[in-house]
Amino acid sequence: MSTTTLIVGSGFVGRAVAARLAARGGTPVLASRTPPPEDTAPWVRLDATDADACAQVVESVRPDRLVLVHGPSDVTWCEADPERAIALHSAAARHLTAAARGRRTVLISTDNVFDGSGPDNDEATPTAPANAYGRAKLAAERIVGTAPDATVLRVSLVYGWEPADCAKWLNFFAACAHRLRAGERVEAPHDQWTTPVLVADVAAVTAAVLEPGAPGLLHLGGPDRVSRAEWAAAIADGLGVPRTRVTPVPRAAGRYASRPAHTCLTSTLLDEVLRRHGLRVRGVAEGVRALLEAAP
Ligand SMILES: NC(=O)C1=CN([C@@H]2O[C@H](COP(=O)(O)OP(=O)(O)OC[C@H]3O[C@@H](n4cnc5c(N)ncnc54)[C@H](OP(=O)(O)O)[C@@H]3O)[C@@H](O)[C@H]2O)C=CC1
Ligand SMILES: Cc1cn([C@H]2C[C@H](O)[C@@H](COP(=O)(O)OP(=O)(O)O[C@H]3O[C@@H](C)C(=O)[C@@H](O)[C@H]3O)O2)c(=O)[nH]c1=O
Repeated sequence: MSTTTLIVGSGFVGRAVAARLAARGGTPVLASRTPPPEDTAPWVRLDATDADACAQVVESVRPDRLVLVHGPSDVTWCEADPERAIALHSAAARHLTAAARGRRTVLISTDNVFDGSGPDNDEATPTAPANAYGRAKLAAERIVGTAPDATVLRVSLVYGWEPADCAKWLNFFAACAHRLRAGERVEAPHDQWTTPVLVADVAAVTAAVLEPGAPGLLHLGGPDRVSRAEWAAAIADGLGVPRTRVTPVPRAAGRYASRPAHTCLTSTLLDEVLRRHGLRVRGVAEGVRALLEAAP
């Protein structure tokens, strides 16, 4: 019988997880406050900060397991109202953990739980969030981590196509690719380092850790450690536009001041998970090639 997965958050990452599970014969159900723009999977309305609504949705969907991949995900928004960001993530984590009643749960968390002193962060690196978004996600991790069968999957900068006219803040790849294609210039920090991961690879690893036997905490970073300026240059290379269209700027000069400098994710556990499930995480050049072959 098909396994039903309730995916709370029907945004960029949530929809990719739904597509992966559906492609493998599963039954994903997306949940969020407003309907997703595409018809990826069945959808139910849910405000995860409402305890009764969480209980009712779990009662009606009857999922075998849950993926928590909801917002707020806008780092700048969280920084403007830190208490609200922390309260929203904490409430959702509490209500969904209670509603799950011991069902297997995967929380997608972030590299922003680290202070950025780096250079690399594995599962044993002490957390020390440098911004409100990181504090909010760490609060959620601590709540979900108390559940009997939960995995916290920390992911570094996710990338993939999102439409240029999408109402939300675009991921870095999509923002850069749309601008470079339109002949515009891109300014990107040379002092902000991450390990970007293709959204399809995030979805594949999420599906893998939904299976029994996954570690309770797992880091997922791509194999390449790049500054935003290098990342933008790799996107320019893929598009065949000159790298001179990318201007490296200091992180603190613009809206990136609340972003930690080094949030590269490394792992002592990921290789074993990938091996067990026959998966591979692509580097940025291969990821960009794959996206351009499937360009919208
Ligand atoms: N993108 C990235 O690079 C990374 C993302 N993550 C984590 O993954 C998660 C998703 O990221 P991403 O897909 O990029 O974000 P998006 O902003 O694309 O999607 C967020 C989704 O959450 C929903 N949502 C927000 N608030 C609530 C709520 N109260 N109840 C139910 N649903 C809600 C939104 O819909 P609506 O507003 O209609 O409810 C939307 O569907 C976030 O938790 C983020 O922390 C972690 C690491 C990296
Ligand atoms: C670098 C750069 C980005 N941008 C745009 C691209 C994008 O739409 C927006 C924010 O870019 P960032 O990718 O830096 O967003 P940021 O919010 O820092 O990214 C984070 O997202 C959260 C959810 C996470 O958990 C982190 O892992 C990380 O991926 O700013 C510019 O307009 N100009 C620029 O020079």
